[in-house]
Amino acid sequence: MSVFTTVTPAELAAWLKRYSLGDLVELKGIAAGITNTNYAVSTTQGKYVLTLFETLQASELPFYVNLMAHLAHHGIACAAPIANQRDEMIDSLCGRPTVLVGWLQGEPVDVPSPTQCHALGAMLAQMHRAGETYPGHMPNPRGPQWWTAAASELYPYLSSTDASMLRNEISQQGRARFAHLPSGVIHADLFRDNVLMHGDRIGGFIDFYYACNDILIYDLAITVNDWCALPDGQIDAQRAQALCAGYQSARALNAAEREAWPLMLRAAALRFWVSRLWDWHKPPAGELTYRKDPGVFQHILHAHQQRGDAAHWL
Ligand SMILES: Nc1ncnc2c1ncn2[C@@H]1O[C@H](COP(=O)(O)OP(=O)(O)OP(=O)(O)O)[C@@H](O)[C@H]1O
Ligand SMILES: N[C@@H](CCO)C(=O)O
Repeated sequence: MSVFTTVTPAELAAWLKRYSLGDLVELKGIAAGITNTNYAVSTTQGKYVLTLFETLQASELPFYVNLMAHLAHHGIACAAPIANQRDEMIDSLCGRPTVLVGWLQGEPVDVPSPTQCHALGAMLAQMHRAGETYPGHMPNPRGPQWWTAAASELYPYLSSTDASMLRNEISQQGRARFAHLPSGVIHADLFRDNVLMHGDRIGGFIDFYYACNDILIYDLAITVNDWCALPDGQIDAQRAQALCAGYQSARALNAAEREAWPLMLRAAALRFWVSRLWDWHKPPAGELTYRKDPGVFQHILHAHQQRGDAAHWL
């Protein structure tokens, strides 16, 4: 499913001569993933993942690729790009920009344990700290301006109850002031399918293509909402406490962050409710899109609203 561009073993064997990675042993398409073409590549020297980008242009890649290299250099468990003999981490093959990264052990988990959540929180905080010295800058393309504009086109598709819930949340978020909170480089999409778990250890973070500069606890909130949500939208307190404790084992939260946290959990739910509504009601013409249930994030948002400022696992 996720091989949109076919690469033959002969093409790859010739292309690999641009790298210092030995000779091709095996090339296998990776079925998971929905945006890009991914291959598992084994050579006489090791195992790698080759991504052929189907939508991003080569000129859009340096922020993400340099970030992954920076984080890996700082010991963060994440996909580390490999440079070719011209010292370039971005190359091309079959008319697509490419990046080759080291193979990470592990696979995504569906229902994480508190121990795994703790490890995740600690790695996320370490990633935020390692990001402090990253020189690149990327505004969040999915921030309040985006969700306000997107929602204005979505209201006609929604029931009046859902539309007013969306409108109210956007307006409450608009009145909040977050500019004083610590910010930096965030992953911004650290869902379970973007983390390979190797038992209780983090095999690695993948898929940095929503990474940007934004408020650090917004990243923690995105992560809690996906890793700790129960089917009814409530949050599993044990998992959430473990994730937040893991985070704080590597980066302590200040008073302003604690105060903003309940609203930040709602902002993180809102962002994915809107993007899923968008993909649901306004899929781009001619593109293969995979619609995920927007209701999941509406329920998570509703549960956060009901909880108000009550205990939030920090
Ligand atoms: N460095 C890696 N090591 C091992 N496996 C990897 C690595 N990178 C990706 N994978 C595997 O490839 C699969 C697809 O990757 P990914 O989710 O990045 O696909 P995508 O299509 O590029 O992105 P998305 O699905 O988020 O749009 C992952 O689920 C994982 O199993
Ligand atoms: N993680 C997102 C999709 C990619 O941004 C979601 O589940 O809606």
